[in-house]
Amino acid sequence: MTLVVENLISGYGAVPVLHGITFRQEPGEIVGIVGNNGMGKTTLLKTLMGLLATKGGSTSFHGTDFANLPAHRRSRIGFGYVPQGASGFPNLSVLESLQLATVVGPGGRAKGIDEILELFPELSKYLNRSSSALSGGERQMLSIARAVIRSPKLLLLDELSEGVQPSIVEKLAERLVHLHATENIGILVVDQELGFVASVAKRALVIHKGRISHEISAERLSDLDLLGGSIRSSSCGSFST
Ligand SMILES: Nc1ncnc2c1ncn2[C@@H]1O[C@H](COP(=O)(O)OP(=O)(O)OP(=O)(O)O)[C@@H](O)[C@H]1O
Repeated sequence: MTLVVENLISGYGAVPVLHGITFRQEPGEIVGIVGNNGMGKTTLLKTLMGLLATKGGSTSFHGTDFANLPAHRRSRIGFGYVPQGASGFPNLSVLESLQLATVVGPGGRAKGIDEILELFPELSKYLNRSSSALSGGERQMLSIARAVIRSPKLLLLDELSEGVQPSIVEKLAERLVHLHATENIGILVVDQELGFVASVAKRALVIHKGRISHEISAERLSDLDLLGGSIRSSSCGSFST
């Protein structure tokens, strides 16, 4: 299912943040969104999920215009979302958290717990542990599993690697690649950790001051200089839709 974003404008109250974002993501594709702090990555995902209002432009998924759909309807059209710093339900066990995610509205379909544990075998070890007693990486694994239970067509992931040790970030990347291969899920991955983005996506879009400045291949991501408040890349092509 193709995601088409054209000239998307959004922000917080009267404060504009996205000034006209345009890109296209093909069905089952993994695309990275990278950029310096405060450039609008999280704002983009929140707007796509309906947590922030679209103030201009258009967004469609598999031909359905979703700009005016409320957030809960966006999961019905196939969006799954793991927000930055997702903490889940600290008072529930891992199993209870998964079970809660299987409760879907009319017409929705949830995977069974066995099916989800096949995709995320490491969670089997922690089923009875309180979610608050998980490490950062284990918590992220749980958050992804909870989103995947609803069989999304497109997963939006915000800063999964934040605060997670490098060896576990590698495991998260492996899990996403496996998920993509077995379930054919499209993934839009926002992350500051460029190595993580390069290990899951073939291409990334660079966001700068609320606009996509250019596109870069995964191989070239290590050339990207995100330091000093500016984005410079000597060797990537310009962005086109
Ligand atoms: N709730 C809010 N109210 C007003 N402005 C906000 C709010 N949240 C974020 N902003 C501003 O919107 C701009 C974009 O923020 P956003 O969180 O989208 O950036 P980001 O690229 O995801 O950055 P980071 O990598 O630091 O998470 C920033 O200038 C930020 O200060």
